[in-house]
Amino acid sequence: MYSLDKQLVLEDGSVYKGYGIGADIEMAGEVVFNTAMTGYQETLSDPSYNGQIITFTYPLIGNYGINRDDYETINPSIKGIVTREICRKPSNFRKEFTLDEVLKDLNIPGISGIDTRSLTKKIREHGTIKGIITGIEKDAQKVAESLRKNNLPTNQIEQVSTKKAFLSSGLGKRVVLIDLGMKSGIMRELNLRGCDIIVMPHDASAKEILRQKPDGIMLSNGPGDPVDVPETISTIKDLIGKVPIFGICMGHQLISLACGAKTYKLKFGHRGANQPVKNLITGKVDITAQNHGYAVDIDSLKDTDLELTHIAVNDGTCEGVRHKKYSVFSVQYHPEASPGPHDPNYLFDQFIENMKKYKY
Ligand SMILES: NC(=O)CC[C@H](N)C(=O)O
Repeated sequence: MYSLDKQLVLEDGSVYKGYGIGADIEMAGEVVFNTAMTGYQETLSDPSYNGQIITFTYPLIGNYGINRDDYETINPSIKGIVTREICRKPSNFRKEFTLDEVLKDLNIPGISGIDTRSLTKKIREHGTIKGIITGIEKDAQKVAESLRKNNLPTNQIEQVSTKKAFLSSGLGKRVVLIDLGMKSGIMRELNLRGCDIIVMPHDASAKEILRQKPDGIMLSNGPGDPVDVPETISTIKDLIGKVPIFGICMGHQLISLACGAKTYKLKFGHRGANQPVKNLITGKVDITAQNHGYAVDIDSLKDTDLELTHIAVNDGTCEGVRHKKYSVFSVQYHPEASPGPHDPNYLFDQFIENMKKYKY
């Protein structure tokens, strides 16, 4: 019924032929893979995937459709999806649209019928790689050549952060949430705990932030390389020691950089919903949701006021730090889950406790 009409071309010249889904347009991005078995709606709408083409390793995607409630942002900005098989007739009581309809609406292309196992092996061996979803009639080697020449954008946080501050009122602790491309799950967790939230843009100054008299500051997740936002790093330097701070993912990387640690790019990143993380303080292992391509260099922590609190069980990389003097802690994984297990959800309670406890 469907004919091969699209190809995924990688910068090394490999070609994967498949069937187009979603928008009939050409888009290039960094090709990454996510190993979660469910949660494709939350994943494709997570702003940390801005500019990336997501390969879903789970072989059937779209089988429960898309609903109005599970978006992490209503403006997803991924560059495409790659699947083994797409379900065109989903069946679920929450289903409102098909994945194909929504991708068309959002102007995001996709390709199905791909051997995602072989593609994932390639990414694991080669490391994250640039790719493009394009028409099958294009000369793949010329496409690969132009991919190699083009650099990916470095202003990704600017693309997804709010332009203006806004409020989500509550009767509890006042939190300034710095939006680096935040998932709505972070706001949901703060709302659930009654917080009075002021969401501020990534380039808000320390003075503007402190003028809100926050009880605490949260730094969200976000796309791209953390070293691309030096202005946010220097703002964080000015905020440390003034009020309790909690950072998630990009927030964690920026706190670490602000304290003098270093970050580096992982070969193929951690993206999935069952990544084990060991809490070095309690000895407990949490199963966590993750989506990151960069990590904090554990060796570089020795020259800082930060201590290592969590490590990834799979590869021993840094998954969390805390400040030795001030109420500042951060994790590389996603305690707000969506999608994923809720094991580390208690970290939001810890942040609330920190805000209650600390008087500066
Ligand atoms: N989810 C995130 O915040 C990811 C942070 C950063 N963009 C990385 O890939 O490591």
